This record gives sequence, structure tokens and C-alpha cells, in this order.
Amino acid sequence: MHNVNPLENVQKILKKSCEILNLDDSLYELLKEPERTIEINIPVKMDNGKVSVFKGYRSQHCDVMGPYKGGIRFHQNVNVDEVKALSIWMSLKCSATHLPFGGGKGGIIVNVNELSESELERLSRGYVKEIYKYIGDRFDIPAPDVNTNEKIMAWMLDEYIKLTGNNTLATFTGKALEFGGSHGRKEATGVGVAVMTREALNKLGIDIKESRIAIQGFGNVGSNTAKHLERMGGNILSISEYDNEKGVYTIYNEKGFNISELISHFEKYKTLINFEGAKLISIDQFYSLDVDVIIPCALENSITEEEANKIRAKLIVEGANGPVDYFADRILKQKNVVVIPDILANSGGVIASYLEWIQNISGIDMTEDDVLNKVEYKMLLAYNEIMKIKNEYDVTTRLASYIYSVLRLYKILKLRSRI
Ligand SMILES: NC(=O)c1ccc[n+]([C@@H]2O[C@H](COP(=O)([O-])OP(=O)(O)OC[C@H]3O[C@@H](n4cnc5c(N)ncnc54)[C@H](O)[C@@H]3O)[C@@H](O)[C@H]2O)c1
Repeated sequence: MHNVNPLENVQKILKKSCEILNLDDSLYELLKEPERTIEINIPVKMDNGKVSVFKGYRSQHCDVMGPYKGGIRFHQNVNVDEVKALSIWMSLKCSATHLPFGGGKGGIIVNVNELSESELERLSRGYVKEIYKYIGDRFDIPAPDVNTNEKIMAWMLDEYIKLTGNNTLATFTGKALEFGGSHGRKEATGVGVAVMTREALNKLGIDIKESRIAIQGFGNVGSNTAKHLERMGGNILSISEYDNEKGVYTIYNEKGFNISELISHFEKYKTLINFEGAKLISIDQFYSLDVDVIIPCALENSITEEEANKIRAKLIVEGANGPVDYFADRILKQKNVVVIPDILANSGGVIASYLEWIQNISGIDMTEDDVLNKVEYKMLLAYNEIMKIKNEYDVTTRLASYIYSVLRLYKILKLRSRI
């Protein structure tokens, strides 16, 4: 069994796509690491009066297409390689979907469940205090990621404005509607994942109305993906979630779940267990389910060789970033399982963030329909272009997506004489 960290994971595929393109040796050397990674220590006065110091990062990968753009993650497993990898994926995602942004990502090593609300606020403001000189609406635009949300964005933006006097809303996206946020932003990633699932199923000759779907993670991406797949007629048979006390658990119903009821249940009880008609199954059973598609929407490396060997689904759509590791990917290829990669599948979030940024800068509002239609339009454009590359080079959808993104980055790097 191989263990690949997310940075090695993205570098391996990046290298392969650069080799296939065979353009310039320096292309891979330039793209394999971020332009800079900032490491910070954040002192936070805890409720008991003592100071705890938290480690945080901001990685800025490549700014040739525009300001760095990417979320900030609060998680106990955050580490520098993960943040770097996530920033590289952001560059590739922005390039694939023709956004005027480069890749960025941030994170703090913290278990949010161990902090009170006021400690969380001081930590969020403390992060901005350490990085405010290196972000800005034309330089680096953060957003939420795992365990961060519009409340945290409000604290961060407020702190940024206080420290800089630059009263712009456009420095952070993923904000509350009342504080410069955009209609449709919360749903956008899930809408995009659902649209990509529909297209890929269609290509496999499976009618979405007949489809059987399993989802890992029922947070922002997972729950909105489920909601929109249900709207399109898909049947969600199984969902795997994580609970601080119980660990990973999985629910299953062969007839499929009513997603709006499931979302209400999860909001109310913070667990999917005891939902009417939900049978508990093991995680091994989850991966070997007789379903058409598995949609991982939790964290990186959920699907390693072990899980890949069990998978019977014909399609994997990566709602999360980096959920299938490099070696699992090779097994899935041998098994003819189609994988729609993260840099394409979950790009709806950054597209909506781009539209939020445009609204903040221009002062012109968009409706939810404006935003979600634009998300779908841009993703379908990227999907169709990537399918052409897939056929031309006879490669997997992941490699085709990388080739497409890297080629666009190469052209602009060349125009700007950076290589
Ligand atoms: N939120 C966005 O707009 C967005 C956009 C693009 C990519 N992503 C990526 O999607 C992934 C999920 O992000 P999110 O915003 O939905 O986060 P989230 O915190 O809202 O949801 C993640 C969910 O996964 C669950 N989970 C964690 N570990 C699990 C495990 N081992 N098995 C099953 N469930 C598990 C958590 O309990 C949580 O409910 C991340 O990789 C993130 O980087 C998010």
C-alpha cells in the first residue's frame, strides 16, 4: 500500500501532463511549487486567560492569470503540504474555467470543536492580523473552506478593513448576503458537482432518473450536491458522514432518501443516524455498493488503493479536493471507472466566488439564477473543451483536465515571458 501526500499527488499528475505537452522543461519546475508560502504563528487569548499559539499558512501558487484565490481551512490535520497542494489545485481550477485568478489557499491547525465562539473569533481575526499585508482584492482573495463559513469571513473582512482602512468588500468571498455576499454562492459547488455528474452519467448511457448514487460527506458540498441531484431525478441511496464521538458512519436506504428531510434532520440533530428508513452499513459496504456513482465530498485521500479495489460504481465525481489518490486513480483506470476530477467537478464554488467579487467591485447585483446559470454555463464549456482534449490525447478525464489547464497557463506564462 502506498501513502501519497496531497502535494506529491498533484505533482505526479502535473508532471505527467507537462511531459505529454512536451513544451518547456521549466514549465513543471515553475508549477510544481507555490510562488510563496507564508507560515504564521497566531497568539490567541483563550477564555481561561492563557495564550495559545496556533500555526497557520497562506500559500500563493501562481498569479499569471490574476490575483490568488482560494479558501481558508480550519482543521487539526492542516499541514504545509496540504495547503500547497490545495493552492496548486486552485490555479488549475481557475485556469480550466477561464477565471481571471490564480491559486491560493490558507489554513490553520486547529480543532474547531475545542474552541468557544469568542476564541474562534479571536483566532480568525488573529489570522488576518498576521497576513493582511499579503492579501487584497487585487492580490489575494480568501474564501471559506472546511470548517470556515460566512461568520468567519465577516470577522476576517472586518479585521482586514480595520487594519488597512481599505473599505472594500471584494477582499473576501463566501460572505453573508448582508455583508456583500452573493446569491447562489452556498449552493454553487453542489450545483456544479450535480451538473458534472449528470453529464458524465449521460456519456455513460445512464439516465439520471434511473441513477443510484452514494455520497461521502454531507457538509456544504455533499448536501447541496445531493439536493440538486435529487432535483434532476437522481436517487441518493447512501451517505457516509463523520461524527466526533462515533467516527465514520454510513446510512443506506435501497429506495433512496428524501434529501430535504435529510438536510433538516442533519441541521437539527447534527447526525444522520436515526433518520427514518436509514439502515447503518459499514464503510467497506459503502465503497462496494452496487451504485452507478460515488461522490466523495469530504477530505483528501478518502479513496486509496484499498477503497479503489472495492469500488463497483462506474463513475466517481470528486466533490472534495484530492479525494482519490494517485495509486487509487491507476486502479480505477484499469477498472474503467470514469473519474471527473476535482479541478473540474467542484469548480462551481470558485466560479460563484468570482461572480461575488465582480458584484463587490462593480456594485451591480446578480440574482441566484444569474449566478447558478453562469456556473453551469462555464462548467459545461470547460467540460466540453476537456472532453475534446481527452479524445485528442487518449487520456483519462483527470489528465485531460490538467493538460487543458496547464496549456492555458503555459500560453500566458509565455506571453508574459515568465518562461
Ligand atoms: N465549500 C465549497 O464551496 C467547496 C468548493 C470546492 C471544493 N470544496 C472541497 O470540498 C470538500 C468538502 O468541503 P465542504 O465545504 O463541504 O466542507 P464541510 O466542512 O461543510 O463538509 C465536510 C463534511 O464531511 C464530513 N466528513 C469529514 N470526514 C469524513 C469522513 N472521513 N467520512 C465521511 N464524512 C466526513 C464532515 O463531517 C462534514 O460534514 C473539501 O475538500 C473542500 O476543499 C469545497
